[in-house]
Amino acid sequence: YTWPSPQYDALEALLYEGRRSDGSSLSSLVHPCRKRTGTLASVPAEWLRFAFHDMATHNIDDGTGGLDGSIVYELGRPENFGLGFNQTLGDFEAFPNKVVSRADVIAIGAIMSVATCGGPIIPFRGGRIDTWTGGPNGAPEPQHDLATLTESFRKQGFNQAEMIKLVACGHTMGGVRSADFPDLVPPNPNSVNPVIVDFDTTMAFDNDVVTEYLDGTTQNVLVTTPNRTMASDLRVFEADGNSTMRSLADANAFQSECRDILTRMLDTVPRDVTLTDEITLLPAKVTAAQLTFEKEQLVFKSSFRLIQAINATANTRRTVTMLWCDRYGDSKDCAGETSTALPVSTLADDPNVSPITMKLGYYFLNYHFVVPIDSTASISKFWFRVDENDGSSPTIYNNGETSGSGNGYPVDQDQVLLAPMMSHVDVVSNGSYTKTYTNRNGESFTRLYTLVAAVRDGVNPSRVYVDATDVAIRDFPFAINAQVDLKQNDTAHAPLAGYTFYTGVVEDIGLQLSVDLHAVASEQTYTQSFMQTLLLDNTPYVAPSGVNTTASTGGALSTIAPALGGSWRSLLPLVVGALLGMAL
Ligand code: HEM
Repeated sequence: YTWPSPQYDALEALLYEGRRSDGSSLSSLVHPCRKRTGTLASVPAEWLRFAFHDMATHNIDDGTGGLDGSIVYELGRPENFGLGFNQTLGDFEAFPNKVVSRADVIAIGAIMSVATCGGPIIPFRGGRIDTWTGGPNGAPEPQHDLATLTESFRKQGFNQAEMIKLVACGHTMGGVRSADFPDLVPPNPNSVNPVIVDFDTTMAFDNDVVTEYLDGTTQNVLVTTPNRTMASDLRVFEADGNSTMRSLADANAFQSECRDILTRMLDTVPRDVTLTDEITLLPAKVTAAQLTFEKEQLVFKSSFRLIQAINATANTRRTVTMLWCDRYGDSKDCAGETSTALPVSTLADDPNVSPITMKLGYYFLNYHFVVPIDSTASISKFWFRVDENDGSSPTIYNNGETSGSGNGYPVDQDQVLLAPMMSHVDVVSNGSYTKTYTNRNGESFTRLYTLVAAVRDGVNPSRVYVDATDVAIRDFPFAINAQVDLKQNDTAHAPLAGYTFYTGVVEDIGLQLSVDLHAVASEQTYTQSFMQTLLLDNTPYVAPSGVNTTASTGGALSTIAPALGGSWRSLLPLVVGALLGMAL
């Protein structure tokens, strides 16, 4: 892993921090092993079933289908029955973006579901590719006979023993609802909510579903129903004379067999999709690094994230320092001087941030930096020094190397820069803009993103434009891919610090717009890729700290600036709340 890697970075954050870059949390919808408000259904069970039904249309004979997000277009079918599916669709809606596919969100959701209820950690590989249409039928139904079920799983890529394991590992959570299968579970006429009969006596991801089946105490209606036609779990479980079920009677075997078979389930993708390597937890991670303008000032911002063992006390004396090199002038690439920002205080995440990270035994400590940048010197690369202040020598984090003079984290260009805090979004519902984007529920609202980009003097661009993408759209009727030109706008934003400002308006109806920003110059095109627009002028403002410079060749680095304090942590939830409030 070398920073930056937008896809790895975003997938890693969603899996291990459980949230998108503005703090909106996916994991908190499911963790800790939650029941849904209203129906009291198991959210993790709904999410796991959603993933299975998306995968179930895989056809091993021609390599089509699999975990590809097609489920969202297949919810009307008898095989994909039930409110749980629709509610799950709503849960996932806001999380896909240009580098995180809807199918990857479904896979991550399933992994969180299993882990938060006490199941194994299923390794996650990313890179699933979404389809934008429904596929053929394929999910098994309870009235199917054994031959049909066996053939259905064969087509998905699983033999008989694997079918038995997959069903047992799925049917350890959740149950059957009266609303969906009134013949199996009689409704309660006195309740608006469906009656749910769980597959086993616990909500947890454990092998009770197996042991209760084997000892004859099971409450699983797909086994016990007097209507033998609907007893699909009985047919499946006893297909090999119960031998596979007996092998799952050992609790540890159940966990490891389920990890393996669910890994295969989630990694079942169309033949032409290549998944990434496993997305592992980064022990030290740079996030939100950006050279930009805030309040008429060129600033460089970055956050640095370290893991902290839950069962150990965090070192309150630790200091983290950001260091960087100039891009131009006498000290170019730290030839003469290195700049430093003051060590910042520790801002800790809740250990519940993601069930995966919690199960691994960690939570996160974050260090946020904002420093002013003199545009004549600019910045070429940065890195971090972590000092425990306990007599041990500091650790340098230098993009893959922890000592010596590594490559640093690069600031790859300073020619064209998005300025989120100078940009803003208006939500309009007067219909005048909605000709372009009307969602399929007929709701006519549009978000107008007025984006501001700074272009460095000397670039003289023939064109400044964004490629705008949003895939987080209710019910996923289509993706928004728009190209919008930005025009020089000295009236709105006077030139400043060697930069001229360009503005343009992107229309969107989705929940997660990102842009690739380009400035086309005669020699080359400068690009800032995958710039997120989740906060814009709602970004909590933190005044830049002071800067100290030291001779690059040695000496203790003393510092002079005030720390940033806790303002980020206290502001972010408010901003996220405001954003979700306007998410219609
Ligand atoms: C023989 C194949 C299968 C059949 C016929 C089947 C059928 C069913 C039925 C009828 C329900 C009740 C749904 C409702 O009442 O809304 C259900 C629930 C569920 N199924 Fe399956 N299933 C099969 C395989 C699987 C597999 C392989 C998995 C995942 C690995 C899975 C995961 C689930 C989960 C988690 C639930 C509970 C959902 C909830 O409580 O909201 N199923 N299944």
